[in-house]
Amino acid sequence: MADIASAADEQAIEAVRVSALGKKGSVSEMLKTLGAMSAEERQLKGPAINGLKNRVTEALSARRAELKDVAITARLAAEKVDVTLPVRQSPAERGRIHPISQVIDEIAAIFGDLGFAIAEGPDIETDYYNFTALNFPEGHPAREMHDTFFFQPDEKGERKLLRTHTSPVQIRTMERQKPPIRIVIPGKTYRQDSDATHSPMFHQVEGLVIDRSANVANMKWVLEEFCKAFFEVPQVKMRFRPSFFPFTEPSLEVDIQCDRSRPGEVRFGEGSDWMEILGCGMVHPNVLRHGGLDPDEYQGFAWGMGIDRIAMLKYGMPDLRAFFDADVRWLSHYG
Ligand SMILES: CNC(=O)COc1cccc(Nc2cc(Cl)ccn2)c1
Repeated sequence: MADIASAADEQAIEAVRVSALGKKGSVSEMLKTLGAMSAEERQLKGPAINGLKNRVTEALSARRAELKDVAITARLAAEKVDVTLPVRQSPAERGRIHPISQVIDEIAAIFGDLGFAIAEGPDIETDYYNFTALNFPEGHPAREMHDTFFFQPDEKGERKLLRTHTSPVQIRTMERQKPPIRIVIPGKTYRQDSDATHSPMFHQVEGLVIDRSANVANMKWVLEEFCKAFFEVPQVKMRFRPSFFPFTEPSLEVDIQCDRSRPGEVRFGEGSDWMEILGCGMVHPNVLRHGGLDPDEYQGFAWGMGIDRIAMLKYGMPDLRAFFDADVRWLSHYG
């Protein structure tokens, strides 16, 4: 815009210069009359006419300079860059901790505050640690191919598998550590299952308490403290329903009170609906024995929960598969 204005101004100034100082300009015509004058007359009128010529020339260059300043000022305003604006995030800065990792860290921190240690173990397990030691009878459906990822038998004919839960780590810990034991085991688990709410690889957190007198009341308290902290509510109504797992007796499933009246939204600690969030129970004596412990001397409780589902609830996500699309735009919303 400034350029167009200055071109028009330039033409206007040039027109004034030509009309005054051009070949046929008004001032030029006056200067021509000097030649025909007498010396006295020229001496009298010469300075006045030359002065006029200089004033017109100065006025024109002053106006040119003024218009140039205006054009520059306008251009500076138009092209102004506010260097105090925050820098636009580069893609590298949009990286975030994955929501599932965030949830695992939160859960580990809550149990860490309750005096639990974090235990880890191999994802590739043996039949023994994944099933037998956990009191799964031979022929149990969970041992079938449709549920479990098996590897080809190794040179000793042993068939390794991808662990279907993180319980094997608890067996391994019992073998190595003298009670009291208080551990939580977050980790990847694998099942032959995949749809909107099931992924063949998913995440679980299990917990184990082994002592001389750990009982169901202790279990209820630990799980209640966890739920209040994780769902960030001062009180949480929990329902303990009888259930069955081969590795616990009695086995229970825990629901927490929630409000699902608003579509696509779940609120915890209120409402008249129930949401199952975990399973738990007293460790079966056979499992204690497989851990190398005497059931007459030690007892304990354990629990397990799926993280992906809880993270979906907490972050209000409709589809589990979004977790594994590695879409940074989506992931950067969380965290
Ligand atoms: C997603 N998980 C669920 O729904 C339920 O998981 C559970 C339930 C009860 C106990 C356990 N773990 C466990 C481990 C040992 Cl070594 C002994 C006894 N129990 C896991």
